Amino acid sequence: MSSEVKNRIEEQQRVDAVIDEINIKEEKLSSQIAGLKENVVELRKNFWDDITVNIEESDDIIETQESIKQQAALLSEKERYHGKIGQELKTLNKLKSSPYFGRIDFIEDSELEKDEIYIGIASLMDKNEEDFLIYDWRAPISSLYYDSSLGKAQYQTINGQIEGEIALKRQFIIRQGQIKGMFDTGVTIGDHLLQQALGNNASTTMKNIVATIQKEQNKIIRNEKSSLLIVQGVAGSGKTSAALQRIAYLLYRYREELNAENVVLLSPNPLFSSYIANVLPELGESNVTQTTFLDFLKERIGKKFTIESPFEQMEYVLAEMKDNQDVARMKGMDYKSSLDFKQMIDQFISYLNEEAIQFRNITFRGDMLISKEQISDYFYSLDKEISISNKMELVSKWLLQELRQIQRLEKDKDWVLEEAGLLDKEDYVNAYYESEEQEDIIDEEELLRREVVKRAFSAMRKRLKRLDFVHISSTYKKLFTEWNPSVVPEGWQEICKQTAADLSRLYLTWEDATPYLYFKEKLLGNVRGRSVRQLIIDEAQDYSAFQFAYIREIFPYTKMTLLGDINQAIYSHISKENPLVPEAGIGKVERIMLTKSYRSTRQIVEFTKFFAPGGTLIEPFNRDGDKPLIIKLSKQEDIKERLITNIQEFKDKGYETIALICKTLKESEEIAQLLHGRVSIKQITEETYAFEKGILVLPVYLAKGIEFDAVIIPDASDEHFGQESDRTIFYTACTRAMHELTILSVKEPCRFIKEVQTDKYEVVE
Ligand SMILES: Nc1ncnc2c1ncn2[C@@H]1O[C@H](COP(=O)(O)OP(=O)(O)OP(=O)(O)O)[C@@H](O)[C@H]1O
Repeated sequence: MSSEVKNRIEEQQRVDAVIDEINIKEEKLSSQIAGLKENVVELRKNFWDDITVNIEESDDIIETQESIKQQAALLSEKERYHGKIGQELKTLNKLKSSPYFGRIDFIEDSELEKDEIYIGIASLMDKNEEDFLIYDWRAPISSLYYDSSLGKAQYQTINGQIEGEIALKRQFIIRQGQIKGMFDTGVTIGDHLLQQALGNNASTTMKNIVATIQKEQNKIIRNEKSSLLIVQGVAGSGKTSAALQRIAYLLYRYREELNAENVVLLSPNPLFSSYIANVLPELGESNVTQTTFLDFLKERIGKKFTIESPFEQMEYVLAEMKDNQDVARMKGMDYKSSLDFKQMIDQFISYLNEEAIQFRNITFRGDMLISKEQISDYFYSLDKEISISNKMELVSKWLLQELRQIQRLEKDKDWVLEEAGLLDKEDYVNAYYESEEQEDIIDEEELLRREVVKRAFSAMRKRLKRLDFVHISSTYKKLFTEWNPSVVPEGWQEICKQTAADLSRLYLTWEDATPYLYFKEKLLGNVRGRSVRQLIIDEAQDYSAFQFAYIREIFPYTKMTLLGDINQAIYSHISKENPLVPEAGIGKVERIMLTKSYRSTRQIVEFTKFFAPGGTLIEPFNRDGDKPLIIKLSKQEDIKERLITNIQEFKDKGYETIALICKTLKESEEIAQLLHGRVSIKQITEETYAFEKGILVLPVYLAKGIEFDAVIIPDASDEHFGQESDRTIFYTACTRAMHELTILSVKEPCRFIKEVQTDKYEVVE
């Protein structure tokens, strides 16, 4: 018997033994959980039986409350335990099918015997709870698997560095408890498994990469020191994958202090959120809060304003560039994305400390109670050294006090008695009991009057507490209508005119939304995201310097990871001062670059790198496919039939997700219309929250972060992608393809294709 066969038999025997252990554990836990379940049901059913309810004396009330609390605590403890066992059972179930994916034999320098370390998605102890049958991929020793080759190696623990030697490194593919593949490897993680993982068809949800994490990705995943980690990685280099593995790692590493609720992931759109939603549960972790920056802003700004989405802004920009009309808005976009504008707002706020804040009159039943002038006088009589937001709190306290006095006077008015007549019977009874309890004798009418006034003023009290007496939008508008800043950008007057008009109709453009919120929170104070301990921002290249500075201000104590690719900055007007660019002047940061692209075949990467700015740095992973195909058509009318043929060819090759990526939503609607009745096509819009396999048509900005088996660009003619600013859009579209890329062009193909060496693609005329 060859040693290879012998090894395989032995390894399968070990797999079988581990699965036996898992079965025993599973049985034990299942009987525990069944007992617990009964226990919880029983506890819930008899919740009140074990509590003696006595509310005669105040001491009794306290005792009753105490006993309810204890009972509730017992119940929630049991429920928590039940949940924990449920989670363990789920993990065991996953391990049963594929207990591990890697093995290293490590001989520590100070020891003679080798340790056989088997690595899987979670750890498993033997029945005596003494030895690890499986090590969690996040355990310190597991880093050897990702970082080191055979020979001398070391890993970090909290107690320092452990040195030794790796004598064996083995990879497994185990499915349904059977070893399907087994490879010994000298290098870090051999190409073999990765080739397999990358050669598959695209799926509608992202997969975890735990078995094949690459060394440079592992640096991102296990980075613990940096409070700001910035990852610039080329398209398909595994940024999103690494980000999700990193979250799983942090949740494990800091499991005592970090919960899923303390981690927030900002992603580009809801479709993307659903695309990646599976990864963490697959790794046995709960999903973290995922939101888009648009939703984040909407929640803080409130419903009063309509906020333009970044995609609407994008559509607008693309349309404008074509028609070249609205220069002012384009200039405004540039300026409002910059730190200069943030500085201008700060100066405006200093000016507001002296004068000009707009307040609202406080009226009640048509009468003026406190005028805006009175509020303004009070505000400006306060010490200038106190911050504006703190002064607002003082004004609120003062107003609430005034209101109390007004309330007292109001209660004797005639309308109060009339309204009292409308109170419910229950209110009367309550008033009666209350009057009995009062030491000073108050008659029932007095009590009813008090009740009516209290109710009538309650909404106003709430508004005053929320600082609603400040007219934020009209104060902000003054920045654009009355105030004279010392330094202004080119075209300022026109920018002012447009912004003031938008504010009047309660509309915030995407470029205005963050500055407005920044301003609002400077005046009213902001709710800092203290509970957020880790913030991960994917597609970070699409955030402007202003937006990022705002995020830094509201999360002052949060550790951040930014991942992006400056070559995919499709909102080109914000690429200056972009946080991903090293010169952007952010404080202490750690930067990691990923240059290897895993998504696309070598042929696609070699094609796209020609028009990626700084593309020489991009390295393809060694996976072969066909060269990209450029189809030159002589007239627009030919697009339809050509698309139908191409789609069919891709379907015949077995591809399941075929995406027609367009420049704009408008174009994608036209293509969907064109193919209607001939091809079953799904159109993806901003409102699409999950996608299915099939033939899809979508604008490039919605394809961000996602990948497809085959991509067709329906119109890459020079007329369509004719501006330098289209470069990143075109690059992003092409790099969504995993296996095949076909580009159609009517007449001349765009300038970017012309930059590519001609042997890197095939042409069909
Ligand atoms: N170590 C790895 N093992 C297996 N697959 C990997 C690995 N790294 C990346 N991939 C695969 O490569 C593809 C691209 O990864 P991912 O989407 O994370 O890249 P990205 O850098 O975020 O891309 P983009 O910026 O273009 O959206 C995915 O299919 C992912 O599963």
